[in-house]
Amino acid sequence: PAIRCDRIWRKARLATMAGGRSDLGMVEDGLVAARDGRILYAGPAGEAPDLDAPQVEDCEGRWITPGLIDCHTHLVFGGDRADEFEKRLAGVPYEEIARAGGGIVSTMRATRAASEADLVASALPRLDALIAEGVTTIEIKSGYGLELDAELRQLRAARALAKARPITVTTTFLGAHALPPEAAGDKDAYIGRLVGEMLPAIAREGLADAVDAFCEGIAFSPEQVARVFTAAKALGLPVKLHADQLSNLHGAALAARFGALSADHLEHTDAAGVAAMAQAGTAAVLLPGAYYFIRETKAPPVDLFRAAGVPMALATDCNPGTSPLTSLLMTMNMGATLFRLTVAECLAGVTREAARALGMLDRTGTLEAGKACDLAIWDVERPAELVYRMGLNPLHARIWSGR
Ligand SMILES: O=C(O)CC[C@@H]1NC(=O)NC1=O
Ligand SMILES: [Fe+3]
Repeated sequence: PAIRCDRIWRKARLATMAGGRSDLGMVEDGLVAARDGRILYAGPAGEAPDLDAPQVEDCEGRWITPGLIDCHTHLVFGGDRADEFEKRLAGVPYEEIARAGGGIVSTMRATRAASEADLVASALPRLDALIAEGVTTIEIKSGYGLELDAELRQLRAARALAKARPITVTTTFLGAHALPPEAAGDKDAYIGRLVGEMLPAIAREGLADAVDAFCEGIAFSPEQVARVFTAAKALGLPVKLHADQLSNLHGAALAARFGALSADHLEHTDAAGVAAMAQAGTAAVLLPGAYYFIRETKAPPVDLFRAAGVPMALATDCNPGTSPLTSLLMTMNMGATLFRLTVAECLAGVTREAARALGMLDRTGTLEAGKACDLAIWDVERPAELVYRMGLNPLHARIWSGR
């Protein structure tokens, strides 16, 4: 007897992303079947079980990839930093602006002044731009509140976005993003309040799925990050780290030491940091939008990550200061053009490896039975077109949880 399912997509070419690191797991005459929001079958039509569905879509030869995953964003924030952008065009360096109380702190002021509803409303156009390109899972960080109430509001707004749109949202507490003015330069005291008051309150409300920190001269030291990570692990929360972005503070090795899901940015990571990540199974999240926008010149050591077998993900790092980017397709083009990633690495970077960087590979990131039926269906002749073009969005249809 035929197996009942809810929906079938046939006459499709699949990039399952379930093959090895360097191939797309391609299936020429493929079929995907969904039941109760999950993939029941994905593979060659000729090997599919006998299926019966009320809805059968003829994909007319279009490509189907896993729904795209943006695994590193600061999507929820108040205001914007266009004025700073102009200053930087006049030659003022990013770090100088940050030290002069601009940068993250100026977004902090706008975020503290915003209600949860304001934060949701201002994030929606950014979220809709990503959804329009087939994003089905997104990570959203806090880190512009820098005090408990505003950090709670940011994380509640992120959770609210998952109710406002058909998308999976995973949240990350990034209280260790910058020092708020009221801390009067005392970073250790701020970290003390963060681990003693903010993190426990946020964990109690279940508002954070992970904890992140910014390990950098203009932010927090490895010792201060270690205090945050120790508290996160004690609360059973996974960690990730903004590491080695502007200098080498050995953030990658610090992240690996705490078994972090990922270390992110990594422009200045050295061979020891790469080896530590490989040993710990910590994924690299590469953020070419920030590299491009702040005109960084030192690219992350992609050849070392590749040789060491460190998984590489790509993400927009959507944030108002260093990466006002809301296109994961453009991010893939920059991953190839600026960091010399291959097409297969770019596509894996926004699907399988992005899911891995979020600890969600068991649920999404590839077209495999049992995973969420999150699909992106594309009007392209070959998958390379998704990395090659800049600005043209060939999405034909987006399916989230089988719908
Ligand atoms: O400038 C901002 O608003 C965030 C910058 C962003 N945060 C971080 O830790 N590194 C970055 O590039
Ligand atoms: Fe970031």
